[in-house]
Amino acid sequence: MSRRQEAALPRVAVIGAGSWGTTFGKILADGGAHVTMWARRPELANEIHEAKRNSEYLPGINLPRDMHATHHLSEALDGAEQIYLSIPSQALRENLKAVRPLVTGTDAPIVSLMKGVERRSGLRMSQVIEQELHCDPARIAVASGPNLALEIAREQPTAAVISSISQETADAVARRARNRYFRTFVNTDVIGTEFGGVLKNLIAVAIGIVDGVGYGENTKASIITRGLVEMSDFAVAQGAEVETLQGLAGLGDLIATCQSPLSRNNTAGRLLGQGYSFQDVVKQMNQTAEGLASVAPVLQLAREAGIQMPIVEQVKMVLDGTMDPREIAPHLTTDDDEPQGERTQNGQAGGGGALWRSLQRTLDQFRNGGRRSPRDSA
Ligand SMILES: NC(=O)c1ccc[n+]([C@@H]2O[C@H](COP(=O)([O-])OP(=O)(O)OC[C@H]3O[C@@H](n4cnc5c(N)ncnc54)[C@H](O)[C@@H]3O)[C@@H](O)[C@H]2O)c1
Ligand SMILES: O=P(O)(O)OC[C@H](O)CO
Repeated sequence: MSRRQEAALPRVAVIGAGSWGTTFGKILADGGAHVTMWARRPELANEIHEAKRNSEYLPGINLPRDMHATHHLSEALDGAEQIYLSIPSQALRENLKAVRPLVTGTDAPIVSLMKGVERRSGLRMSQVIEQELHCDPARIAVASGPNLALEIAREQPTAAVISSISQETADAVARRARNRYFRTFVNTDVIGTEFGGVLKNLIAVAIGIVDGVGYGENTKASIITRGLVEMSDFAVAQGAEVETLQGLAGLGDLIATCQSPLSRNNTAGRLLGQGYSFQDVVKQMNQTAEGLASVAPVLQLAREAGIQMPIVEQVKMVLDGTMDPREIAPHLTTDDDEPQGERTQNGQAGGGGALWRSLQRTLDQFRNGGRRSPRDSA
């Protein structure tokens, strides 16, 4: 491709050059964009830019020629029509402070690729972006789904959801972020799409613990199935639509993350199940396992909403060292004495389950003349 042809390509920026940021940069470049990555470390920026490699995070992967990298934020963001963010969730806010002056005055969509909540505030990443960039929420999108980076970097086909409260933004991002091996669907349920990605990490830690202990497929299938109920109850109580949790960003990602040894959350759980302490696990992980930081804020939000999450509670106890990992399996319900209904842990008597809340929301929307229910506001 000549320089003139390359200059005519739509420009996008990807902030964060770990395994997912770099893989997403490849997705975008293979989809026909001129991509500039921002890497915190100059040597990593240099390797991506010059050698078209990211040997630390994506060993053995050749990156496209149309992928560039810099460690200067201003260079990465210059002229970007869309901006993708992929840094560990706990570091997002501090990084956005540097991004803000560089994007003021532009209307480029800002896309979160992250799957965590902020530990100290319990906020989703799109909420942190809205706060720190002071931008219209209709400009923000999130991407989520069964997206293990290394598989996608090897061009194994998969699908994802692009979600924004603005259909127009979701469509624009989905059109840009797709190619022959990466298929994007759209929805407007940002809460469900983001929480799907956050919550499946917690269930994947539980599955890892079970694997580490040495339990088999029955235990894992039970936890995945009951985990989906917990995810749905929690997310719907926060304003999500239950269908989103049944889709790619919920069930789809839950399956991928719970099954794959590539998952960092699954790996962290496995180490816990083998008897390593939380501190040892953190030391051994050289990549981001978002679930470890999301457990406490998710449980706090669950308590505030009156939602019971027995599996996530058990994960927290294992992390805190207050429960033997071998005890995780019998605690799939909150009450060992009384049989529970299977459909939802929270039942109608406890204020309604996921399905009931979803129906309530539809009814609200109907009463609201077709506008989104007030329960849906971020
Ligand atoms: N890897 C995947 O398969 C995958 C897939 C989908 C979503 N995600 C999500 O993407 C997000 C990023 O994960 P990842 O897999 O790329 O993580 P990673 O550990 O592979 O990379 C994280 C990157 O962030 C950088 N970093 C660390 N601390 C930083 C700081 N304080 N400021 C700026 N940069 C910092 C690291 O140097 C590294 O380049 C997470 O929220 C994760 O859940 C990951
Ligand atoms: O490696 P994990 O556990 O962060 O999971 C990666 C992706 O979220 C899978 O979709």
